[in-house]
Amino acid sequence: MLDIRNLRVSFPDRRGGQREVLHGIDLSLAKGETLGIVGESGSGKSVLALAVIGLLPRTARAEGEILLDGENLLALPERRLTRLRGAKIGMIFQEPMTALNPAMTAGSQIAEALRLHRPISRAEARLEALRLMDMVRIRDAKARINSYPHELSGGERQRVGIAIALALKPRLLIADEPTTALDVTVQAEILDIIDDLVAELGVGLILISHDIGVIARMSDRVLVMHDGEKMEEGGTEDVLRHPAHDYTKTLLASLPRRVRAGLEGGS
Ligand SMILES: Nc1ncnc2c1ncn2[C@@H]1O[C@H](COP(=O)(O)OP(=O)(O)OP(=O)(O)O)[C@@H](O)[C@H]1O
Repeated sequence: MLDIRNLRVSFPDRRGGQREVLHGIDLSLAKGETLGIVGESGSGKSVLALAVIGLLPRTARAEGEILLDGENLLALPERRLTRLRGAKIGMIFQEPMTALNPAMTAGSQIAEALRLHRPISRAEARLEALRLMDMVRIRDAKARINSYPHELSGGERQRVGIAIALALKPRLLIADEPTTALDVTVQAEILDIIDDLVAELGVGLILISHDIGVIARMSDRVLVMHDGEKMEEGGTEDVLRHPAHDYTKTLLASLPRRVRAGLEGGS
């Protein structure tokens, strides 16, 4: 479904040159599969996600190919990309408060996402928003639909973010550190929701995290990044049990011993 070939991204540097931050990444993702991308801060995880969804800053230069269902996103005109982005790719951001519009109720934001791509009536959009809010397990959705983001808890806001990402039944979902900003107890609930929805809807998921524990729990395959390069890629269990690269070993070693033992035991 998604095939990335030799993706290079660079930004202008202060001396008038270019600084390359992704040095030729290859990856592929099948329908319904979850690929975890792990790597330390600055390794290029977010730049990779933004390139796929077409939201790199204008100053960025991207080369290579990002093929979604055979269509190269890097070669598409802006308008076509905007349409495709909403229809085929959903994005879940790290900080739901900044991703949501503070001046609009949860329900209207979900409804707006729906109406942007499909000609449906206000009443239909509201009903569909309610259904999506139930799907992401927002308790008492009928009341919450009229709440503004600041009236919701962090976990509820992230659920609204997931509902928006799913509004258009995307083929591919990208979640960039979706639980980093949340309380640990809420983190597990949000991961469960994402996991269940991905299985139920058969969407492909790219899950970005600096937390190898989160990746281990959620991903079929894992890609380890360091300094804009792919260090290794493989089945999650294989990579965790037999890390090929020193950097992956360091990542694993940074986990508490008990967590590490659990991962290496394959649980
Ligand atoms: N708009 C930008 N302009 C210039 N350089 C940028 C820009 N965005 C990112 N970079 C650079 O690209 C590199 C990769 O950054 P990126 O945000 O992808 O890392 P990351 O792995 O997602 O880190 P984190 O886990 O901290 O979010 C970094 O060196 C960063 O400084």
